[in-house]
This record gives sequence, C-alpha cells and structure tokens, in this order.
Amino acid sequence: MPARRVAVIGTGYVGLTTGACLASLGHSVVCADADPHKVERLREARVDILEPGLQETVRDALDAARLDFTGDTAAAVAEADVVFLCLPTPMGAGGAADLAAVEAVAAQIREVLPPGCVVVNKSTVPVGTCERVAALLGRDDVVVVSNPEFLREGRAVHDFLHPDRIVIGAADRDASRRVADLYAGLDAPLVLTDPASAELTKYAANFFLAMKLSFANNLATVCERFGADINDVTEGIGRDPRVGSAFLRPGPGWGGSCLPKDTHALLTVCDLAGVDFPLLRATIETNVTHQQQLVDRVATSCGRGADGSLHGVRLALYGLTFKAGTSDLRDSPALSVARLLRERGAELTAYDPALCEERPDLSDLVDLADDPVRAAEGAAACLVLTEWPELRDLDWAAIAARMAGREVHDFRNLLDADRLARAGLSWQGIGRAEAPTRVA
Ligand SMILES: NC(=O)c1ccc[n+]([C@@H]2O[C@H](COP(=O)([O-])OP(=O)(O)OC[C@H]3O[C@@H](n4cnc5c(N)ncnc54)[C@H](O)[C@@H]3O)[C@@H](O)[C@H]2O)c1
Ligand SMILES: O=c1ccn([C@@H]2O[C@H](COP(=O)(O)OP(=O)(O)O[C@H]3O[C@H](CO)[C@@H](O)[C@H](O)[C@H]3O)[C@@H](O)[C@H]2O)c(=O)[nH]1
Repeated sequence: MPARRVAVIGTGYVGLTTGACLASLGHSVVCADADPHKVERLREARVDILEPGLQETVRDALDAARLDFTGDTAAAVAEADVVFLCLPTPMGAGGAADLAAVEAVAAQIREVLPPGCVVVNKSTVPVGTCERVAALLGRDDVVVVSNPEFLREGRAVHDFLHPDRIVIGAADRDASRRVADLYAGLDAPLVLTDPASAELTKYAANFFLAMKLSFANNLATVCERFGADINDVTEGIGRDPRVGSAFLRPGPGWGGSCLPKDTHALLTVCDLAGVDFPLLRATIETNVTHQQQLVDRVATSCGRGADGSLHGVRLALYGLTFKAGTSDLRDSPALSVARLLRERGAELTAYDPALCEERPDLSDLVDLADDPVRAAEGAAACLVLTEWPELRDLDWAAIAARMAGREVHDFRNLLDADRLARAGLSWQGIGRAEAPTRVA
C-alpha cells in the first residue's frame, strides 16, 4: 500500500480519530480545524475528548512526524492526494441535517485542491450531498466519494482500526479503489457502491439501531406489566443470530450526538420526498413517550400521582452523559429526563464521574455535585441515568443516610438490588417485575 498525503478537515471525534489512525497506518496526515485553541492543544498532543488510546495515537504520530495540525484549511489541502471532510452536520431547522460546515469548507477548498485529488465525505449527510459538494467544488479533475463512519464514542480508536465494514460510495471505480487502499492495513470487508447507497447506508444503520432500542424500551414496559424479566426475554431472543443480542439493553431512552439527529434527518428527507416511513416515525415517538412514562413513574413513587407536580421534590441524578465512557452530553437521554423533571418543578442535583473535572454549565437544569453522597442530600429518590460501572460501588449506605426517601430508580438496570436493600434502599429497575423489591 503506497503511503498517501491525507488532509482531514474537522478534528472532532471522527476527524481526529481518522487523522491519527490513518497516520498510524503509515500515511502522512495534516488535520485542519476552525478552532485555533484546539489546534494549538493538539499540536502538543493534548486531546480534550475522552477516547481510550486517542491521546497516545496522536502523540505517536506527532513523534513520527506523520501528523500535523493547522488552522489553515486551504494550506492543509494544498498538497493532499485525499481530503477527508469530518465536519459537524447537526440537527437544523425542522430536523434536517445542517450542511453549513460541509458547504463552507467546499467553497474554501475549491480553488486550492490539487488536480486529481479525491475528496472523501465522512460526515453523516443526506443522499445527494456528494453530488452537491462536487457541484460546489466545480472541478472536473476532482472526484467526491462517500465513506461514512460507523465508530462509537468511547471506542473510537478501536472501532476505526477494527471496523465491521468499510463502505465506499463512488461513481468512479478508480477513486473508490484509491480510498479503499488507504485502509489496506485493516482487515475489514469492503462494501463498494455508489454515493447514494453509501450515504443512505449510514442513516439506515443508525435508524436500525434506534429502532432496536425503542423496541427494547417498549418491551421493557410490556415485561413490567406481565411480570416478566426484560434481561431474560432479550437474552432469549438475542441468542437467535437473526436478532442478535447487542443493542437491546433498556434505558432512559436513546440519545447521543448521532442517533437523534440522524433519525430526524432521515425522517425529514423522507417527508420531503413524499415517502412515508411509519416505522421511523414510531421509533422516534417511542423514545419521547418512554421518557415521559419514566418521569410519571418517578412522580407516582414520590406520592404525587403519575402526572402530578414535583414542586418541592428533591431528586438525585446519577449519570448525565449520554452513555458511559464519554463526557459527551449532546442529546443525552439523561438531560431529556432531567428537563421533564424540571418542567414538573423538581429540584435536581446530579453526579457524573466524567463531569467532575470538566464541570459544564448546567445551572439552569441541575446542581452539579462532585461528591456522590452530597448529591443525595434531602432527595426523595435517586435516579440512575447513565451506566457508569463505578455507580455500583458507591457508598449506598452513606447515600441512604442523606436521603429523605428510600427509592432508587435504576433506569439502566445497573445496581445490585440486594446491596441496596442492605443499605435500606428500595431498588426499582426497568423491565423487571412490576412490584419493586421492597426493603423488609
Ligand atoms: N461522534 C461520532 O461518534 C460520530 C460517528 C460517526 C459519524 N459521525 C458524523 O461525523 C461528523 C463529525 O462528527 P463529530 O462528532 O466528529 O463532530 P465534532 O463536533 O466532534 O467535531 C467537528 C469538528 O469540526 C470543526 N469544524 C467545524 N466547522 C469547521 C470548518 N468550517 N472548518 C474546519 N473545521 C470545522 C469543529 O471545530 C470540530 O472540531 C458528523 O456528521 C457526525 O454525524 C460522528
Ligand atoms: O443496548 C443499548 C445500547 C445503547 N443504548 C443507548 O443508545 C445511545 C447510543 O449509544 P451508542 O450507539 O453506543 O452511541 P454513539 O457513540 O452515538 O454511536 C452511534 O452513533 C454513531 C454516530 O453515527 C455511529 O457511528 C455508531 O455506530 C452508533 O452506535 C446511548 O444513549 C446509549 O446509552 C442503550 O440504551 N442500550
């Protein structure tokens, strides 16, 4: 595999991982970002996101002089064989993907791209974006290819280096092969297709994952009603390889920087195209109603009635990030649940192990505690919202001593009910037997 000169535009979760990992595969990589503060820190191998192995990969590549960072996008692409666009595509007006950053960079680089260069879009974008970028570039000598990324946060480096598949969508076989060659060091199946199919594959993957989760969360409610156990039911169905056991853990709804925005973006383009996709709509709506039901459950357990006000009720929240292993709060289901509780008037104190240092400003929603025991002061109930393993080993007896009530709503089925009972607390999981485990 010949080493290539690669430019990566955008150094977030996807761009920084792509740049550092491609450098680790032997390519010569320059990463550009619009945030000068970030560029300065990355030049010193200071990585601000919580991603195992990323800091080390960046440092090794910098030391080997195969990786560089710049704030100058035009300079980064000027000598590149391949340019990766790893730019944000957040939820825009009406749920559509906001392509402003992708379009702005296309305009910025059109004049400086070397002849014969391949532009690879790794951002998650609607079908037709490759064509749109090609039109914005207006260059007959440059090919635009789609190469969606499937990495998970908290496992970015691992997922990039051990992908289940690499999807490459190009109208031109030669361009497709040039992109595939970049990954020659990885032992991964290739799906070589056209740009529209590659772009749609990414949305379809995230929709399918979200659908599995909405299914699991709905099924959890059904289990509660019939006295069944969601863990056993999902194990029972998941052992069938046609179903698969991954992505069936019930929780406080699904969230994160991708699933919510991508499902909405797909729904929006389908609506615009006049394509009805009821399953997609139901997947999104189920997530909303599921969270409302969890909040009703908390209100009931606080003696306020399912839709009652929670004015004057103090609650302790454990976990705010959208899943364990990341400090990312984007579209976190924990924050959605917190918002619903606040709308009912509850007073919230939260503890999250990943936020003790970063201390984001969440003052209009929760009081952030850096001590899990202090978070429980005067709480009528505790809610577990993120599956941080360390929450299992908190000093639950000390927490119980600070609480006003006894209930622990474990919306991740994380804690040990017996251990909580020994601390004098009543555990209620999700999708388990209807009657909560009561302290004798
Ligand atoms: N985060 C994930 O787990 C993940 C996984 C797969 C795909 N994706 C997709 O990849 C894309 C990037 O996601 P992300 O999570 O890495 O985003 P991010 O927000 O973490 O990073 C985006 C980076 O781009 C930079 N940027 C913004 N505008 C710029 C511009 N005009 N010029 C140069 N730099 C600019 C920002 O400063 C930031 O550093 C999105 O489309 C996302 O949907 C994300
Ligand atoms: O069994 C499960 C698995 C996940 N979740 C929740 O689902 C959400 C999303 O989790 P995850 O998919 O691990 O997060 P991301 O890192 O956002 O990764 C998703 O979004 C990325 C961006 O598109 C894709 O690249 C990944 O393949 C896709 O898994 C989180 O709120 C999780 O808590 C559950 O509730 N139960």
